Amino acid sequence: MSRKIKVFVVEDDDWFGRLINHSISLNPNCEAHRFGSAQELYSQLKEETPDIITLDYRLPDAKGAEVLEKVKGQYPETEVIIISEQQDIATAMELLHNGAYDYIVKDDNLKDRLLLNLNRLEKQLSLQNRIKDLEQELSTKKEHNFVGESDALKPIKKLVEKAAQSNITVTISGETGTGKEVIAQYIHQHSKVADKPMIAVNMAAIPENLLESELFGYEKGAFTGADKAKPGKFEEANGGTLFLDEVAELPLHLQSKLLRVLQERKLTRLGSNKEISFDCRIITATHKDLQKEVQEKRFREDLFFRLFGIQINLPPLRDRGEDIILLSEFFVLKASKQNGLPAKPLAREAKKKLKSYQWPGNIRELKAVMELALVLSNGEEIEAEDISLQNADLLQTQLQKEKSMRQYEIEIVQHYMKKYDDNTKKVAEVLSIGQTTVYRLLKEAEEKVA
Ligand SMILES: Nc1ncnc2c1ncn2[C@@H]1O[C@H](COP(=O)(O)OP(=O)(O)OP(=O)(O)O)[C@@H](O)[C@H]1O
Repeated sequence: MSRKIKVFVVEDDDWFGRLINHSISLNPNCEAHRFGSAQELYSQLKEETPDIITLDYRLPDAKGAEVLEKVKGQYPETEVIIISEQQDIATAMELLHNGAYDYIVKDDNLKDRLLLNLNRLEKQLSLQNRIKDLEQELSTKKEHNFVGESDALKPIKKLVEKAAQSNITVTISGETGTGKEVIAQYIHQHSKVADKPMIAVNMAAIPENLLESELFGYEKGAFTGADKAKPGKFEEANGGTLFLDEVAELPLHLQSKLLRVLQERKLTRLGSNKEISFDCRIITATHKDLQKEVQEKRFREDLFFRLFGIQINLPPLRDRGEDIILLSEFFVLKASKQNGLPAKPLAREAKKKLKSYQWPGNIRELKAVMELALVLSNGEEIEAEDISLQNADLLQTQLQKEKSMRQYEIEIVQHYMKKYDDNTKKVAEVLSIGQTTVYRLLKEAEEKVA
């Protein structure tokens, strides 16, 4: 937590006031301000809201219970610790019931008990603040979902800004799942043509015999089944950005056609002689080493130079230091919103575990792991054991495809059914959903299998 925790000490007895102030000063992240009466407290509360108030139960001008009620009514986020001269279980219970954080008696344990409370509250406040910061971050990043502050990313960010400001061709390389498409989207969204479309085509995902017609379009009757004309991806991206993903997979005969089209800025649809001009920025990506592909004659050298432009080489996640944590928190927060689960911070051991793993599937793998971790975690924080890096089967399916929200819901319910021995009532309670929803999701899961 970057700013200090503000504690208002309301105590009319000078000796106890100094003792409490001193106890608070033992926690370097806290700062104490003394007030001798309820009135003094109220007038300061108009100026600023503290994180914590330690409140003497018997003040000269008010009873602790009244002050507590007033403070909690107006500043519900401020925690109030009652400090009383004597142990009175019934009063303590009532005060705790009315929102007091703790009830401490002025005895030999006062200092230790107070410090314990402060340490606990410090942790709680820092978690709350972290979640608020992340929420803020998420809302500002909604537009492009680009997360990363590491040193390894600094030169990349400069190149990305340059790319966004110009219209030059960009080639993005990096291991699978390092965020090549995310970078392409970022460049497009920050370019002058952001209001025009960005069309993505994955060369590895389209069967070779369909690739040419997908890219360049066709006229009616160009081949069997072409019962109406269709523009290709180049035309669809006109005015905007065309993202050619896995460009190294483009077969050699299409590489020469692509080169011609890029040189002339004109294309002809299959089954037509008419030239169509187009104007779009080209961004390509590959997880392969294009230079090596050229040396081994699998990629045309002239096309390689044509596409050269700005080269962005994304580092693997394992070389991105603190980004692993930033991204983890980002994915947890995102998944919590999507699944209606509470957002949770990462425990220290969980961070250690995340940072010591090699992440062969990079950010895509991290995203899947963190979504699962959120679902599996039961405590206030995501613990190391919630992060399953060994669960290859489950992870593998997560990596293969981005799942639908429905699928996640089903898996969450299935997980808890196993955990609570098929007790639907308990599962419904834990997930704060109706029992009928549990039954419906289980039925859907059965239908999927059948
Ligand atoms: N910087 C980032 N901030 C937030 N999310 C990211 C970031 N980079 C990648 N991701 C997420 O990680 C996943 C993989 O990213 P993306 O598809 O861009 O990777 P890729 O390098 O294009 O993968 P492939 O080589 O398999 O095509 C996506 O879910 C994406 O949203």
